[in-house]
Amino acid sequence: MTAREVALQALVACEKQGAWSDGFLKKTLRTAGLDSRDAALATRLCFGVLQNQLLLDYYLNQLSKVDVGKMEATVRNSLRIGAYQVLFLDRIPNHAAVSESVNLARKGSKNPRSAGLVNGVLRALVRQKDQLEPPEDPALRYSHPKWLAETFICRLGREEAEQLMAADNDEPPTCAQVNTTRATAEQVAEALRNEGVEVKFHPWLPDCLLLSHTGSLEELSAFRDGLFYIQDAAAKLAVLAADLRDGMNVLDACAAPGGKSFAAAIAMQGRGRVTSCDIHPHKMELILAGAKRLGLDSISAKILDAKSCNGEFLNSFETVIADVPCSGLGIIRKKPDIRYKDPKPLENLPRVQSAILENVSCYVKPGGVLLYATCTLLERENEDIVRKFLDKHKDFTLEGFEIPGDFDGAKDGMVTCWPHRHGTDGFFFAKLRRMRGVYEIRPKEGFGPFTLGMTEKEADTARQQLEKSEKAAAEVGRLFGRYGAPESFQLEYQDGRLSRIGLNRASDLRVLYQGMDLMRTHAENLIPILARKADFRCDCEDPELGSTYEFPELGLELWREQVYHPKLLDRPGFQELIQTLPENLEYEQEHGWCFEQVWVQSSDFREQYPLEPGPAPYSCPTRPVLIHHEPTAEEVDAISKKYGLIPPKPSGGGE
Ligand SMILES: C[S@@+](CC[C@H](N)C(=O)[O-])C[C@H]1O[C@@H](n2cnc3c(N)ncnc32)[C@H](O)[C@@H]1O
Repeated sequence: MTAREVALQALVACEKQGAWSDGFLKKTLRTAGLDSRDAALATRLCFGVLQNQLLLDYYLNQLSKVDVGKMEATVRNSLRIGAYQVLFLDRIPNHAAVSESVNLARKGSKNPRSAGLVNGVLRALVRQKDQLEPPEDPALRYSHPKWLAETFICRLGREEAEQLMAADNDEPPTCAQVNTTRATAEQVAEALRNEGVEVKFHPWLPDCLLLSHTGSLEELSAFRDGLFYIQDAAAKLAVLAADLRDGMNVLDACAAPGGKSFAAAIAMQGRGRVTSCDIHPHKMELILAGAKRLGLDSISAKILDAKSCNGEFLNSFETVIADVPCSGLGIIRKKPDIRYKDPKPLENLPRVQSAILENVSCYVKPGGVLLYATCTLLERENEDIVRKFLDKHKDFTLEGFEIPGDFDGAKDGMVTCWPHRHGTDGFFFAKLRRMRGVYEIRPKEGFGPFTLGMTEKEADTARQQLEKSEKAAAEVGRLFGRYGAPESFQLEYQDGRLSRIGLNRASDLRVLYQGMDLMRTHAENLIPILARKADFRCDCEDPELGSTYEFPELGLELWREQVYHPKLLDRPGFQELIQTLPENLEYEQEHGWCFEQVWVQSSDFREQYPLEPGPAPYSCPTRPVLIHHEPTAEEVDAISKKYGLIPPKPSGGGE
């Protein structure tokens, strides 16, 4: 078979059988016996046509009397292969491009007139190519179906969407992730260079090498020796966000072919356990063969449907990775034909993704991490799934993370990687922390297992019950690098009866009041909402800049160590503070934007120690500006969305 015949066969198979270009091409190349130059040409022709298919058809239709869409698949694709060479490949002479395509049509079509048609259209293309005007419509220009181009434009604006679609048609880098259980990045780079591979270190991702001139990867001894595996930088980042540590028990719920499992096992340097599950039995071998090649004995594989509950896994893993099946529209660079798939069946994916996330969330130990990931850029499969999940599951919250590279959203726990911005695949991941405790405050009564007025003995009994689960949580916390006993309730007594119940902020605790997270909602959003429920007093003349807030009718008190409010950015004193040391801003925000302690207390406490409003910080004239208006439904909704909360139910009357 010739290179062009291989390309034609792959293109026709993509159209007719819905085969994946990369998989089918690799398989055909293996049997076709082409040398490396011809194999590269076949690949370029197949990918080049798919990357530019709509644009090629647009030009061909201007020159052909027969609509390209109505031609026999072999003839259509012979024409596209020829047109691609004429328009995009400088090194192939036009006459060769034309005559080779005529041969393809002659051999492949039953219609004796096909060869003549291909000859006529391609010769016209050669004559007129310099006069052809590129289409205005970006969907045609970058060969993306209209619905997808519109989705990208809607999200990014036209200019940036065009950059994304252009990047989708670029060649992706070959990223090798170093198996650091076997060798360092430098050692692997040297081994590869000795085999004639061109190697660069990834500009921002450690232990990642960018390869070119590899030939067949499988034949490299560095590959056979398990020194690396192939994985895009974005997919590796997702695993890094989970912050895996030695000794963890990790579940990869949708694991095949195993990339995230390998990254997880390597991140733990083999000192942990990874259970890699997939629904398809035939894919087990991919995971096992990869793990064996890389020498990662900590990986075991299991056939399992991530949508249905496996009792043995309940509350069992410090980290669960849900790299769910998705539309794959972030990896168009690697699978150029994925964009042409029928969009209708894709609409069902969010249902499957939600079902998987819902089910595997039960496998996370309290205090552990649930990582949701996709290789798509559609919000309905990404942010929307996560938000819907968080609305329903008060025991999970987004958690920020640190990763290499410059990614918006990392601090808030959700990242989208973009081919045109980051040079990675299009990828999405969100890190969710399962809370060790979620406590809804009972106004004037208590929270958690404690009730105001309890005797010390009763409170002790309640605490002992709690300590059992705290012990297990401490173990999970230890694995995540949080040493010591988890923060627990602070109890204060008056006349032998419980009079104050307090809790400190912790990454795995949540205190709610009517669905609002009292220690994760920014104070400037939280206070106005609480103010519509009850009057408050605070320790500052400016009611937006208090450190302690008391809501006597609720028996509730909130405290923060520092005070941060966006309006402080205008104040000279605050400006001076952050200009002296820019890290100060982060510190003030960390310690002052949200409350750090919640107390439920009896009224006696503040009667004895009333709050005295002091001057506002940063030596500015005080101008109370807190508006005691009822937030509108839209305001409440916006805040709830921002923090992944269920909007508080409107309380019945009396307000
Ligand atoms: C995006 S891929 C996973 C890629 C893999 N994590 C990696 O990094 O190499 C999604 C995988 O989910 C599997 N899958 C689809 N539905 C599933 C289900 N209900 N339960 C478990 N696995 C499923 C598919 O077979 C596919 O291998």
